Amino acid sequence: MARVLSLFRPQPFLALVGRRKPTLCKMSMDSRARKVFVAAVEAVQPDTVVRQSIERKEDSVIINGQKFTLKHNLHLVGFGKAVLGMAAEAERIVGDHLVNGVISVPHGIQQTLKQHGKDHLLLKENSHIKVMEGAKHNLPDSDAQKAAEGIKQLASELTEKDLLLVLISGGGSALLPAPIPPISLQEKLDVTRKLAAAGATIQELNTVRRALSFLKGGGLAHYAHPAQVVALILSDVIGDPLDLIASGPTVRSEVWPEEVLSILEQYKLLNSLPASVKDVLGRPSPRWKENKDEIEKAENVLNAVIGSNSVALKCAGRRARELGFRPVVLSPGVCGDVRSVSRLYGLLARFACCQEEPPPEIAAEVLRLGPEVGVESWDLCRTMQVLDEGRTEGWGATCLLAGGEPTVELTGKGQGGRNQELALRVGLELRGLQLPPNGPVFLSGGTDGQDGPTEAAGAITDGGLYEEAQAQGLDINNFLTNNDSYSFFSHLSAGQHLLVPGLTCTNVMDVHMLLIPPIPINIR
Ligand SMILES: Nc1ncnc2c1ncn2[C@@H]1O[C@H](COP(=O)(O)OP(=O)(O)OP(=O)(O)O)[C@@H](O)[C@H]1O
Ligand SMILES: O=C(O)[C@H](O)CO
Repeated sequence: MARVLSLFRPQPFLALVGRRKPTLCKMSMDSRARKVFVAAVEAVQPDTVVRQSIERKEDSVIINGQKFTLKHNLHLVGFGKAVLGMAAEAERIVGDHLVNGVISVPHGIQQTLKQHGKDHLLLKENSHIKVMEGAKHNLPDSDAQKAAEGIKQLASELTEKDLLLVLISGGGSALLPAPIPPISLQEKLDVTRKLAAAGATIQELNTVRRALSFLKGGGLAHYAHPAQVVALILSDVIGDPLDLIASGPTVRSEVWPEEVLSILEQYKLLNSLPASVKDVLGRPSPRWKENKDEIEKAENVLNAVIGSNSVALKCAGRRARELGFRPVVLSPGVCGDVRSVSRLYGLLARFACCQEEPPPEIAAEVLRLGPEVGVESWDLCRTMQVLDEGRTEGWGATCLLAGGEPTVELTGKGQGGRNQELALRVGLELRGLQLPPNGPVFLSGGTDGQDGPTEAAGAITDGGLYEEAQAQGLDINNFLTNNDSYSFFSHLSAGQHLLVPGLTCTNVMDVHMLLIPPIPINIR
């Protein structure tokens, strides 16, 4: 591996001109980590991403380089947790041409936004957009089904003169339930709930949802035909796959019953499948009768991802630079078990903090872990190169950023979330890396501000975590065995390690951050 890295290593010009003295920043590593996280979340605020994606020019708009003429022909639908704020901004930009609209948003969201003083994310008082709240606890219910019917109705009435703006964000699947008869809402809910509980991935879950729904998998675009459809999408899925985010209502996708049945079989759900679901899966595809013209005119649909984990990481990197760090983005697609993910960050920290040439075993182990955690070898090598330069050439402090959605195998009954559990595990990995005056710091936070069923988004840890816990009589391993990371951090130092940003109004999965301090010259 040392050989692999040396291929990428540029000439150590700083070594020739003398080491640059790292800029000392008075702010603690902890507070700088929090500021970088805030920047990541701000970059993907629903109003911000819509504002950046719609350019208004007199009676037309330009989206993704395409021009659409406005002639009081604009209709708007939306579904997802961040959609209210997206709609409020769209209304500000193109409201004068808006005929009507329906959005399906989480139960209680208007009240919550008002309470938090987020009035800029609410619609105007006399808005043409009807707000329908539903899907309590992120589960499809009859309120969400009524909203889905309203959206289907609106789309079905459009003509070729119309423009339909579709706003989509995470949580959209539960907010747009339209089960194909004879499947009932309850039956569909049972199937998806059992799949989720059995550990199905979002890819598997939404492949099944698409097969059982009228509106998912391109159904909404079908009902809107022949109108022009423009979908603005805030992605909460790794890789930003258009057909899977909120189950892709504007992305025509074929349903293969064999694929759906094999997913159900894999999670041992075939025997308990309701007759209605078997009936629908036994029907020939497609689910609706498409005409030739519709198939040929797929260009009537524009799908644009306007916010994602990558966007959040890019802005976080910019903020990190302002705060005195050299940023490096590892990947926006970190997944896999939190144990492997924590091991990876522990190894990268060790690699960065070596006082001499890092032993080749570290890089080899990093590369071995890559496929388990969804990170390409190329990205690992590129990142290690930056860390190596930071170490050898006096670049000062480094901020490693990554994002994604790791998983936790739940064995205990405690309170926690994947971000807090990851931060706890990385804290243990960093043990012994307390370089003077600060050691590396790790932050993991959910951009939606809520990690699992807790009020925290995540936590911040460092190499002193184990000793700190011991001094306060907290047995880390007990908390870990019981998946009780939230209780652990709540007790530890009066909750100081918790990251509690409150309601963020957005969701582009999680942000991970490893802050490496400048390695003091006297110990190099
Ligand atoms: N006690 C716990 N400890 C660790 N992880 C937990 C615990 N309880 C739940 N989780 C994890 O939290 C995740 C669900 O939390 P959360 O609601 O934040 O998920 P999400 O995927 O971000 O949802 P959404 O995208 O709909 O907001 C699951 O991955 C689950 O395994
Ligand atoms: O709504 C959904 O399907 C998930 O949030 C993924 O987009």
